[in-house]
Parts: sequence; structure tokens; C-alpha cells
Amino acid sequence: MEETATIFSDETALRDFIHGRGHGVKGLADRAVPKVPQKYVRPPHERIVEHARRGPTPPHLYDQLHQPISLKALLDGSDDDREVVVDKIVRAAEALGYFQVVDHGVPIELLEAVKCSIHEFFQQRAEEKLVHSTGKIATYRTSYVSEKEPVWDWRDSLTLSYTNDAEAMENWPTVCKEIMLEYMKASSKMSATLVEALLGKLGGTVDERRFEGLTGHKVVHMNYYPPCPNPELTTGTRCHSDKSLITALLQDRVGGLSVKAATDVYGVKKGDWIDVPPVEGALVINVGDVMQILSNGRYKSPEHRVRTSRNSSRISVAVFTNPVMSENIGPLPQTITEANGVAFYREFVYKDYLVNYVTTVHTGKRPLDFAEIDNHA
Ligand SMILES: O=C(O)CCC(=O)C(=O)O
Ligand SMILES: [Fe+2]
Repeated sequence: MEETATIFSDETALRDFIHGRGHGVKGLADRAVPKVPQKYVRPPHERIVEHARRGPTPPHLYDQLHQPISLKALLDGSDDDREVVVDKIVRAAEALGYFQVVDHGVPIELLEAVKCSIHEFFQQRAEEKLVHSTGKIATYRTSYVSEKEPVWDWRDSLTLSYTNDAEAMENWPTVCKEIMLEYMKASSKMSATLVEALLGKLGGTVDERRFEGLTGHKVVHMNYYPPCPNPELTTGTRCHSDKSLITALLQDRVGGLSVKAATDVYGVKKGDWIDVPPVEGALVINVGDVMQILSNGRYKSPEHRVRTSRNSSRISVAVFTNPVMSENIGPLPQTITEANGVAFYREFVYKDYLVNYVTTVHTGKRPLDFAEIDNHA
């Protein structure tokens, strides 16, 4: 009891408990604390207000916003049927930058096994998770840059970087490595198909080597959100956009993810927050910053965030399809032509984008500012 009091009143003790000894946020939740420590209290403008207060979405708009897209025809259909699906994907990427997909080719039993595997990892004792806190290929942590962030998220995570099978088998945690590798491969196949479809509609061609450079680094990011005594004060995951080309996200049934509308569409206004309802067997697809840049702003990389829940723990896993470190990123030439010669983003090496992303405390879109050209100057 005394230890708990210290953890809560003293930031150094809290940091040692969470980060130093590997208890994570789960360690706090397991102690059934009545209120979150001050370090987790967001300033009022960053808190997440329940959207239900706005009233339910009318059914026809609900379908337009949330109806999952079936990828069946894209994965194994005729050319004509394929085109219909590609159009849906392109429209969703332009309007909101997010959509859900079903018939994605990843077996439902594998999705269930993945969810169990994530629970198994986070249920382990702190010492077992701590082993991975300094790893580069498998990294257990609770914040991105805990030393710099004024407020921490109510979330523990494990990030698995993939280069090859042997390295993954040697470094990824034993309890989940086989399932997560199988899932990464299955979902990456679908992600590659989506990337191909989206890039294909930008005009011009991307050859095999360039495609490999743009999509060659896969990262699996597992999130665990313990129950939180103060959902009204905290964030599970703060507002951010992904640094990927595309992200495939599997969430459980709890809900809490919301996406900020990038345009006025389907009865929502640009800037409104849209709840992303859990759909059994579906995957959530987010356009990432790199895709927004390659498309010269045509596809949107939406800001999104996660609310905590008072009563349930929640898990999710994102598979990020990222460029390799040395890849040159910038708007594809044909997208600049389309915009009457105006490039909205400059060229840069992906590694520099990443360094900026992970060494700075960002809120919302700031990582994209790194690449933005101010055409009004
Ligand atoms: O937990 C979620 O639903 C989203 C997590 C997320 O946005 C991320 O890991 O980048
Ligand atoms: Fe994200």
C-alpha cells in the first residue's frame, strides 16, 4: 500500500515502476487504483469526450461510413469486378483515409489466435516482459518517448520489427512469435494488394524494385489497454497519424478507436471524430503519412486516437507496411502534374522522417509538417 502511494505521488518512482521494472500501465491497473496518477491526466483539449452525445448516426450515413468493403473480387475476381472494389477503396482513401475490409484472405481462426497471443504476452510477469524493453527488434514499452512526453498514454505495447524469419524467431518473444509471424505474412499480402490498387490509380507505374523499397519494412505493433479508472481524463493512444504507407489494424470487441474526418463527407464535417465500430472478422485499414505524401495529398492519412474503458481491457494490433530506411519519398511525378505542377511535399529519405517522428513529441499531424511545402510563402 505504501509503495502504491509513492508510485502515485512521485514521478521518478512511477517511471521506475512502469518503465524501469517493466510493470507497465497494466501494473497500475492490477493494483485497482481509484484514480490515475497525474502523469496520465491530459489537458482538457486533448481529452476524449464520448461521441454518443452527438446522437446516433442515421442508418444510411452509418452504412456509408462503416460498411466494410469486401476484398473478395480484388483478391480473386475478374477485371471488371476488381475495378468496382478498387474504386471503393480509392474513394474511401480520398475521403477519410480509413475503411474496414472483410474477405481479406486472413483466416478468421488466425485472427482469433492473434488476439489470444497478445493477451498471453501482456499477461506475463513484469520480469518476462522487461527482457524486451531494450530490444531493437522486439521492443516492449508504454510510451513512445517517455522522457520527453509531458503526459503518458494508458497503454502498454510491444513492437516487432521484421527483416527475415530467422531474426524474428531469434528475437521476438516466444509466447507469440509464431502466430504473429504467420499473421504478419497473411495480412501483408492483403496490404500489398491494397497498396498496388491505390498506387495504380495515381497514374504512372511503380516498378518491382521501387515497390519493394516502398513496402519492404513490416512492423507489427501490439497494444494492450488495461481498464482505466478515468476514461474522461486519459487517452489510450493519443491523437496521431501513422508513419506507414498503409496500416492494417485488428481490434477486439471493446471499441474506443476514433478517426478524425479529413474532409466533409457522408454527413460528417472535416474535423469531426468518427467512432470506428468493431466488426467481427474485419480489419481496419488506415492510409499512412507516406501514402499521403506519395499521392501529393490526394489520399488522406487520418489522425486517430483511442479512448480507454473503465470496465474492460482492450487489445489491438497494427501491421505497418513501411518503406525501407533508405527509400526516397516524395510526391510521385504524375501526382505533381495532376496538381498543375504543384508539389505539396518535398523529397526526403524515409529514415529522416522516422527520426523526426520518434524523437519529437507530436500531437496530431506534426510529423507530416516535416515534409510539407508551404506553397503560400
Ligand atoms: O488501438 C487501436 O485501435 C489503434 C492503435 C494505433 O493507432 C496504433 O497503434 O498506431
Ligand atoms: Fe495508429
